[in-house]
Amino acid sequence: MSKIIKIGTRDSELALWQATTVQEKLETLGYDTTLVPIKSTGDEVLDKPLYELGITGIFTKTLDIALLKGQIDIAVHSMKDVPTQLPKGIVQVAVLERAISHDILVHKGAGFLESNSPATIATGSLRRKAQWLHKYPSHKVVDLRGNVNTRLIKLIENDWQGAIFAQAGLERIKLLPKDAVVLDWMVPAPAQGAMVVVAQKDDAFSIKALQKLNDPNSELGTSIEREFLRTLEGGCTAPIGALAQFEDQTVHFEGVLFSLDGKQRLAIQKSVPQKEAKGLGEKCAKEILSKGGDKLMQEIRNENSALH
Ligand SMILES: NCc1[nH]cc(CCC(=O)O)c1CC(=O)O
Repeated sequence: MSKIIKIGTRDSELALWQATTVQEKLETLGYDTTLVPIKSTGDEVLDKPLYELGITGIFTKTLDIALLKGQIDIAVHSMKDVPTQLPKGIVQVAVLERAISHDILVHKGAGFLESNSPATIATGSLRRKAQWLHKYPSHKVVDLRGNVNTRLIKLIENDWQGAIFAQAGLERIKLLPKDAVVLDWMVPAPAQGAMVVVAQKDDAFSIKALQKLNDPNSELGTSIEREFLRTLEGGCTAPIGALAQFEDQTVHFEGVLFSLDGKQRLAIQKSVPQKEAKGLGEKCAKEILSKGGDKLMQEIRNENSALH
């Protein structure tokens, strides 16, 4: 095929792995491609917690701009890093078959989980922090930023008992320690473990190529989770988890909203036939909002803006 599809990606090891996976799939289909690694603001600013930067989409913004300028034809993202509202002119084309969505604890000995001794856990995620403190109120949670590799090194260098990662990310770059503890009680980020490919809305050639990479179940599950997030958050970052899982023709959905300190927890669980799944995320979010989520989101907005 005549056109070469320029695949934009962040330049972390994980992002490059993900982009290469998309590249291989496109090449197998007979398309010519080239990788264009781009440094993103999210990777450069390492000294501030993400939520303090006050913008969503910090990891995706640089690639969005390159896409809109035509420097790249498509962009590959970890779907959980993509804001629920895509920029004008950019469309989601393919959600690849999703990997495991759980979070995982990397540690230096997991005995502290059973004992009552004090412990310090590192994570930059409000969602992980709130859920950890909810379960282990006597622990301390410290901020940890940077790409997966940087975070692993910081864990080794610091006097922390453990740090929390997405299992999928560590597996992809083959850095998952054998003794890591799967946190199956922690509700993952909406779309965690999923890769999404976006293109310009008028680029029929790239869109046609990418459509063949889409996995319908992964697309449906992540869309329910992101709809839950979109309905709750209204543009602010909050400790929100969501997971849609498929069993036969049924979708099991679980969504949670925590206070920043992890003390308050609002949760919802619903199972519906897959063909009735449309609107499930929004419906569950609205139930959370009416059960006190409205007030909790307002408190989170106030606390977040006090930090800026
Ligand atoms: N926020 C960074 C990020 N974005 C996607 C992944 C992992 C892969 C995935 O969830 O798809 C990670 C690392 C992590 O959370 O440990």
